[in-house]
Amino acid sequence: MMLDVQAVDTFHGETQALFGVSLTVRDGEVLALLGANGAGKTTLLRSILGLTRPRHGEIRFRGRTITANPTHQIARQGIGWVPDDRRLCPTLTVEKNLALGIKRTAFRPWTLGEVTEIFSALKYLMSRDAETLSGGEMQMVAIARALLGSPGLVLFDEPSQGLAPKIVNDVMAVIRRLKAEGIAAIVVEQNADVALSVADRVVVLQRGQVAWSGEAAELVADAALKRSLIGGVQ
Ligand SMILES: Nc1ncnc2c1ncn2[C@@H]1O[C@H](COP(=O)(O)OP(=O)(O)OP(=O)(O)O)[C@@H](O)[C@H]1O
Repeated sequence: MMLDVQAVDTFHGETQALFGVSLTVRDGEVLALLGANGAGKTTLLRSILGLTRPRHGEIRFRGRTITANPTHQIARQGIGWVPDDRRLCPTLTVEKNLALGIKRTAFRPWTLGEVTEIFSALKYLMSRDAETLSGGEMQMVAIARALLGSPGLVLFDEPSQGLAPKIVNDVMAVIRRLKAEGIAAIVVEQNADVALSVADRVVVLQRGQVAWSGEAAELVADAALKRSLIGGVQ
């Protein structure tokens, strides 16, 4: 098992955002995490990363409890993050931003050459300051940076947000490629169809609780179920 989240309660101050959330991600599996605005998707990713610590519950990564670990240690164990706001250092070049992401973990390391082979445009952007990039280019850098951290699991927060359809397809192709390499992913998406195009399994959050979990194919095949769970999302 790559990731095991058990009965997590997470609060923002006194406001509870997650109520007993449990989910698992198997090795090399893509899990779509769906739900309306405010359902708790980002809070769950932040809980896994140790950025917003759960008050109760347990999170295990490859069998080891990481619930109380500092974020840098969680990253070093092999959990990568592609945040919704990309979080690049705006006044540093693309090359420097990527260099900051390089880490060694127990998982397969990625070289800059391999990453630029996936995102060929990166080669021409290396000396640009990150703040001058388009949204799609920033997303490319954010994903490339996550790969250079040698992850076994990548948490994608709204990877399609603000991107042209062609770029969204490219990003989904990258997630499929990672999966083919045995890298697992959690994909948080407002656009359920985009997430369902790459996901093996789905967890739907509603008001901080798991409302449904199951195979992606089941949700794709059952339009009424899909509408009832995530109809209002798209
Ligand atoms: N920093 C914060 N302080 C207080 N409340 C917060 C904070 N961040 C999130 N919340 C609240 O926690 C709940 C879950 O928010 P979260 O951002 O996890 O939802 P989400 O499913 O990712 O939503 P969206 O799709 O809109 O990004 C919401 O009610 C939100 O208002």
